[in-house]
Amino acid sequence: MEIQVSATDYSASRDKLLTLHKVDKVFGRDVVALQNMSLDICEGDFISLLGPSGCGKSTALRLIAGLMQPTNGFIRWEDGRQGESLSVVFQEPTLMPWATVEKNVWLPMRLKGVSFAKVRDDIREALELVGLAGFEHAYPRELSGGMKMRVSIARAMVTKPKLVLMDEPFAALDEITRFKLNNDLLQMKAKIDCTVVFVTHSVFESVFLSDRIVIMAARPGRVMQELKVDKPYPREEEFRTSNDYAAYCRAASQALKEAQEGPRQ
Ligand SMILES: Nc1ncnc2c1ncn2[C@@H]1O[C@H](COP(=O)(O)OP(=O)(O)OP(=O)(O)O)[C@@H](O)[C@H]1O
Repeated sequence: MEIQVSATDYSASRDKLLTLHKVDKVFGRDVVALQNMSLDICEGDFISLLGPSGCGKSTALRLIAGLMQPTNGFIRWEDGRQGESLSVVFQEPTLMPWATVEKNVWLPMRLKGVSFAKVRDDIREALELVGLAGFEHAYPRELSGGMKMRVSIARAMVTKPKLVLMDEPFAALDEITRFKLNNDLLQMKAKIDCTVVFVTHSVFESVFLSDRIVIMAARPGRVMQELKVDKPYPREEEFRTSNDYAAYCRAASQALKEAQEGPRQ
């Protein structure tokens, strides 16, 4: 198996969704969170942003979400409709404790003025998709950490967004729950046919989930390399225990190490 690691990205074969062009983000006078970040995000991509703490992963995500603007460079949506079909999932599920599961999932529709009755079926479908059928009337306090995250993902997916941005959504979960959610996330992505940009510290998670791993380094935050995980979906448990998976994990770890320390002599 040939593993491709490159300084360029692998976007050529799909339609472009959006482009980051030479993006810098500077906080205050001298905190350079991102420097010269260019990336084409294409329809159907599962991109992981992988890198150490402080390399600007969350900043990149917030820029893509339109929550803040680049200091230099630009972000361009190909259809010109920035953020119209975009959802964000954060590390904390951020559920409303006073509302039931189904009312939590309703939130993005409710903010657009859509009545609960009108989207009840969509909400049921989203909850089914995340494996929470039957928990519609439960309250967040009655759920485990993994289930709360499932609600948060259902809330992100209920609008059937084109792009889902996920900022370390599984970092606080135990390993088994994390594996389960990784599997389920791939199924959900396939079902709603979206594009995902996923921030993680975990080499293992990035290899299992992504078809493109963007490796970043800190001080200043920048893209160092991109690794293509050339394994078709659906990916099942066998992939996790395969030699190919181990080889990809080694390649990603090595690329990450080089991003921090410079190339092997
Ligand atoms: N609002 C802000 N004001 C000032 N500095 C900020 C702000 N947001 C981020 N930074 C700084 O920008 C740099 C990149 O932060 P960012 O949170 O994007 O990194 P990260 O790779 O997501 O880190 P982590 O993995 O720890 O979440 C850090 O040095 C951080 O302290």
